[in-house]
Amino acid sequence: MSVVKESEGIKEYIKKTPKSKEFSEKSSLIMPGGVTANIKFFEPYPIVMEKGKGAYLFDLDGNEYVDYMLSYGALKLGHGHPKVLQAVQNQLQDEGTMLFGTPHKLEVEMGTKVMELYPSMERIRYTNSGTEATLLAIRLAYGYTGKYKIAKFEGHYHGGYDQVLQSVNPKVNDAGPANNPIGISESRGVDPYIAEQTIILPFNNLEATIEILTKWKDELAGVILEPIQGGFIPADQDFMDGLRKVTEELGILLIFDEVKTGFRISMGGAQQIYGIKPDITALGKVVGGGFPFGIVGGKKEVMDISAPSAFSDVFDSSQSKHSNAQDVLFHSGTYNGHPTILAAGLETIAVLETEIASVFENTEKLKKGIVELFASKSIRAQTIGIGSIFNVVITDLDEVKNYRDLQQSNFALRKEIDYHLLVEGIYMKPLNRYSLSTVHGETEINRTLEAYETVLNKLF
Ligand SMILES: N[C@H](C=O)CCC(=O)O
Repeated sequence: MSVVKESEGIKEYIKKTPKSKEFSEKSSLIMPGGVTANIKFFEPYPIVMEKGKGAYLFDLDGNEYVDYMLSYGALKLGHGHPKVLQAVQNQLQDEGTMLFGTPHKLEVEMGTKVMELYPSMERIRYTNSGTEATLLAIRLAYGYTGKYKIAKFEGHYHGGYDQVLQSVNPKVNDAGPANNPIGISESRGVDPYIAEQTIILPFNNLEATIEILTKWKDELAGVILEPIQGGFIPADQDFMDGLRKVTEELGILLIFDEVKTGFRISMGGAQQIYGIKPDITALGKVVGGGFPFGIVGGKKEVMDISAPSAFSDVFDSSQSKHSNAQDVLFHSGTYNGHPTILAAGLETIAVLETEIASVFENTEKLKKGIVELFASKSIRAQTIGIGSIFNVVITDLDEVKNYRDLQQSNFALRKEIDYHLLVEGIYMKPLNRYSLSTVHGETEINRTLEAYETVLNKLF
């Protein structure tokens, strides 16, 4: 397999995006690195977008791109879907406010819908992001079990806080044996004490996972995982069944982080596909209809420990004689259950209920086309994923099952292809996963495959 030595792709990218370059120089004087979320950065500077419409993004230089990032998968109806725009407008006009600061009807409407699609969620709470959702899920596990360690899998991402910002993308040489990985913090400023409370597990390795969970069972409150790693590497069914069984046996809560997979790989997420009921689920991205949103749901007895009606809480100055703040699990937020966001989310779900199948069909066409184009150049590549997310993995392995397998793939070639694709008008942050929307149709798929063909012909 040939590896491209010098990046022609980056050179062409720079030629095509002079205004983004100029903008990034200025924005670096305002925001560290020129970005307000590290994930938005890539070398030598990210493309600065100015408009979005349907499946397309338009940058400062007037270049048009078919967008496969879709804001890290959040926009499952594409950019500016008219029905979502209308729902947002209607909510603001009809209800006359952006925020009630009280319970309101859309909270229950959304909850009813989500609980119907995710039967494991017997009670739910709203948050303002997927990160906040996993944070609450972990606190619930601590509060319910009275244990204060959490286990996560190597290579899985659950948000940017200390407990889970561990071994997301570690250097394999530093990360210990594959069947007993050690925790590596992924940021400066992570409190080493908190990092030590996180136990790292090997994905899709049931035997080793059971051994580690058994060792820590008395201290572990929960196991959190992306049932589909990074949104694209699926757990084996046996692994998932075994994990559910052992967590039940050991009194450890099973937490599904379905922020990426919820409403993307099926309406009912990975849990629907695997037929597994986790104890707690975190949702985000798609269900916010493009706005910041998260949902945590789970077993009634677990969720109900946050009910202020049962106990007292930090905001209750009367502090009942019979209980104190520690008896209730604190969860609050001024913007939780934001009506405009709920309106956008509900409309998104309604559209997906009729259109999700076509997104899956189109995703399959694109995946197949990409693999065929690689094969025509005798390059071994796979398009790994379920539903409307996948990743292009250039590898000699027959199967990619976890983080360590993924690290053996040819990232250098994939990256070079991605820069050339950007030049050809396909928007994909280099090395990231593909997400499709209801508005990615035949035109966009054909255009993408033509771009791939052009790039592969150029490189090989
Ligand atoms: N919220 C994350 C970054 O800030 C998104 C991670 C991902 O979707 O890959």
